[in-house]
Amino acid sequence: MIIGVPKEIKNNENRVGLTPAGVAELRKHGHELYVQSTAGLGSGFQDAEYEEAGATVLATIEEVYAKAEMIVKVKEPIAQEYPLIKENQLLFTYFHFASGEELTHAMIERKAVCLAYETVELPSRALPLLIPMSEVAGRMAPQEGAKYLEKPLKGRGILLGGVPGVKPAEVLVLGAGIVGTQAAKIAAGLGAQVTIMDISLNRLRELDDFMPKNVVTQYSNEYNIRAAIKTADLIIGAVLIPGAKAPHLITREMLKTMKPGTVLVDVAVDQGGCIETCKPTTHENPTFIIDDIVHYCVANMPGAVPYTSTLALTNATLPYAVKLANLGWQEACRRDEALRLGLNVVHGEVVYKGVAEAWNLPLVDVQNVLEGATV
Ligand SMILES: NC(=O)C1=CN([C@@H]2O[C@H](COP(=O)(O)OP(=O)(O)OC[C@H]3O[C@@H](n4cnc5c(N)ncnc54)[C@H](O)[C@@H]3O)[C@@H](O)[C@H]2O)C=CC1
Ligand SMILES: CC(=O)C(=O)O
Ligand SMILES: [Mg+2]
Repeated sequence: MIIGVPKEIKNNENRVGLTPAGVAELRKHGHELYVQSTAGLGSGFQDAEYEEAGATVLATIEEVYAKAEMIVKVKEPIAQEYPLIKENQLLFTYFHFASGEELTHAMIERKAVCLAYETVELPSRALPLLIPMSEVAGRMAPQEGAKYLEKPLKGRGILLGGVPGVKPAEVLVLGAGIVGTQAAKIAAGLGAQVTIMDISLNRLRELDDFMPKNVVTQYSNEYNIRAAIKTADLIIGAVLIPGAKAPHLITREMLKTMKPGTVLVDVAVDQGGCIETCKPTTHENPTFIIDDIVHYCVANMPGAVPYTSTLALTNATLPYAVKLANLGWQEACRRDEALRLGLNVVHGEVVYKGVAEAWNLPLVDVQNVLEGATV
């Protein structure tokens, strides 16, 4: 298969879809690789390393899209990439369609095959291609929160860990999955008093067994959330309903009950956010303020630590990329149910329920596109 790796063009996105090691692995399986010049630079990989691994380096993004049967990247295509996408081209990347109406329509119109990292799902319900970036974003969330709690950055001016004789900050984590667990662990390590909420009692039981004493678990419901946000200094949004829009657990009206200078880090922003007032921001301009509450809603948090994130992401994606390249997307998706669940939009049809529901579009059974597929 002919595989292309374009340079990411989202704001401050320094990750890349394949490392030189990934290129070498795909070459070993007989595939042809085209990498856009400087695509790996932000993650520490020079063009020459890709060439040594067996890729051809191309000067422009147009050439990469024009050559490739499969594009392997990190973030969703940006508007300027839409016209480059060809009918039947396989795009293997994050999409987060449920928070991108324009993107959804653009991919329908391009008749591409969109296999979304974030909805590839194992029978255990784990999301193997989201986990590594959720680990990164979860660990970053208290770090970013601590920063924006500083007074010059418009926060309350409280140190997460306190000092001897002064109480630590209170951190509330909504969602106890990958992001939430990592966030709670790091916030606790910094000395904060942490409450973590989820609707899964089993998950809360597990956390209760291994979290340090300064992390308490609480069932997630509106009553408990309303009480907890009144005293929290930092709130981290980490809920997910796979492939669907996130539920709004904190509404605009609830902001008024919080302390001025409270910081909200809504990691779930890429699925629309679990805080009603959250709108996607960029690393260049990460925060905005509503009702004296600092909102941090960067949709590609791991992009800021590409030396860690690119390796973590490609460790997980590469085996799937190899499978897709060796078998073609149709056969790979027929054989591997986890990959099949990654199919979101195929040849102009929406095949993922959460996306169809988000934008009120007809849902086509994924089996139909697999049976009907001739390429
Ligand atoms: N902004 C960014 O750069 C990044 C964002 N993310 C996003 O972070 C979000 C969380 O991802 P993961 O932790 O991997 O998901 P996960 O599936 O591991 O965890 C989500 C948790 O939310 C819980 N949940 C669902 N409804 C809830 C409710 N009403 N109250 C409390 N908990 C509830 C679920 O039970 C589950 O434990 C996703 O939207 C993901 O896309 C992930 C990585 C980077
Ligand atoms: C998961 C995701 O959206 C990211 O890593 O940017
Ligand atoms: Mg995201």
